[in-house]
Amino acid sequence: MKRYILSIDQGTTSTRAFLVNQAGEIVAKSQREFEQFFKEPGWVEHDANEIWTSVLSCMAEVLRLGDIHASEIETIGITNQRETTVIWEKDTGRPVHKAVVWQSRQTEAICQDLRQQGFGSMIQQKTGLLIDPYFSGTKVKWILDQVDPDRLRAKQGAFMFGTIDTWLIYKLTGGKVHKTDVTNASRTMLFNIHTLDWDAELLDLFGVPRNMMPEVGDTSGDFGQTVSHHFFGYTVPITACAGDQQAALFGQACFSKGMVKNTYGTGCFMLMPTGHEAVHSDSGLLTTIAWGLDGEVTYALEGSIFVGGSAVGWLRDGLRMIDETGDSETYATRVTSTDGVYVVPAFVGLGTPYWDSDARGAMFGLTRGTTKEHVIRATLEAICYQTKDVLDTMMKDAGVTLHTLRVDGGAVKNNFLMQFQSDLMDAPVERPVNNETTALGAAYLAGLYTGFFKDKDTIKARWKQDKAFYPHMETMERQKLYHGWQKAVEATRVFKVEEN
Ligand SMILES: Nc1ncnc2c1ncn2[C@@H]1O[C@H](COP(=O)(O)OP(=O)(O)O)[C@@H](O)[C@H]1O
Ligand SMILES: O=P(O)(O)OC[C@H](O)CO
Repeated sequence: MKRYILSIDQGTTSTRAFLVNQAGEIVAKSQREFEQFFKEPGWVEHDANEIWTSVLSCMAEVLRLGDIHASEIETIGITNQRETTVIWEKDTGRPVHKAVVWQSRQTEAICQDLRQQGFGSMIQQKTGLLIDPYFSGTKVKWILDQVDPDRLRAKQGAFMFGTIDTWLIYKLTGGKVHKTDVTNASRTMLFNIHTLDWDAELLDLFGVPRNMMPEVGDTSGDFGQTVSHHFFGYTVPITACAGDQQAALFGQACFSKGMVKNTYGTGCFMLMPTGHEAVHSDSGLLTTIAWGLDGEVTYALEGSIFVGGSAVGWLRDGLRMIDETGDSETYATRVTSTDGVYVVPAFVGLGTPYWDSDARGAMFGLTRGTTKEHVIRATLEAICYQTKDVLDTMMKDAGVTLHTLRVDGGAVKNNFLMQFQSDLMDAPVERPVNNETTALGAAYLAGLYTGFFKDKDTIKARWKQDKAFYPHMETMERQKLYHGWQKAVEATRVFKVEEN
């Protein structure tokens, strides 16, 4: 009997596989970390073959841990770190270069050139994205420039391009399927989010022949079948493929405007569906695709905060103020306020709504009475202030009021963080029982296609609250604190990184 969905979550630092049952519960989980390559300052690369083998071993281990036979798997859902770019040879299946990761900044010069030539508004209009090394387009150009500068081999059809989902689907199906979904395509800067096709003008601008590009389908759909030798003698269908932040939005059952999810991981990613209309933002939000279901696309607005939970890692590893990230809560609650201290953790610049890549971190309001408790509390509060910056922008651009903020990611265990977030936004914050919303989202999307899950209402009913945090702060206090943050950000941005 088919009792489980295998959900594969291929993330930036680790690969994870989960078995999900019909009640939407995770019954087994396996995880593998893999190597990060930092060849030059600011570069981040992965070995696509190592990612592939990490997926194979997680799949095998999760079946063993769950004591489950492969014949019990109904279908597979794949979710992945987005934008990370792989190019491989059509003939051999061998990657031609290391995968260039979404965080990698090696295409900054290409981006600057594009900005200077005035392509910003055309690119934003077509793709919903802002020119930044974050997205795949300049990464594809950069890899091709290294291995085939004249595009002689590329034009003859020697290469295939894919984000991580496409690479894994290609490998799992024994090279038979070269396909992605609309959520992943919408992060490439080569995909027109209105016509839902690769854009000829953009392909031309980035020097990418169309023959390299995968087919694009619905998020919940047919992505082929695994070849049996990868799956213990069984062929299993793959019926979902989704970028990880979109999968988390789905896993949180945020299906309508006003329902927002924020993931507090290394960085923070906030998404809200906006329905069948793409909402344009002039304030630094990205317009992206939330999912494609039954031939229809739902759009989303997205805000990105580059430094979220990793600021707490900095307190632990950089400042050595705490031994464990969880200690941040204990220290933060030993004081009743930061006593006017603000930390602006712009370690790699500022994302939404500022998009200021030259800004660097700063601390304000120090006195002789400042203690490490104040600094720790101010660092946690900074995650919430940045979230408020993004949320306010999103509500304004979408013309809605917040209905629900659902949270997930490693840092949501921190009750102080969640309470301050609620106080600052003057709105409830809902934390689910199951924090693995990305894996759940991919399982739900895969199961909707095969009928394992009936419809979106069934999925809504599966969402269970662990704890809700309600606002207690006085309006005057909230306004005063937030005004201080705005002044701190403004002052931070005056101090620019020196050009070498
Ligand atoms: N109790 C905590 N309080 C604050 N931050 C935390 C806590 N536990 C973990 N974190 C932060 O959460 C992040 C890990 O979350 P995770 O969702 O696993 O991240 P990612 O998926 O980006 O690797 C780390 O940056 C860590 O510093
Ligand atoms: O792998 P994560 O969870 O760090 O997510 C990465 C995002 O998809 C980047 O856009």
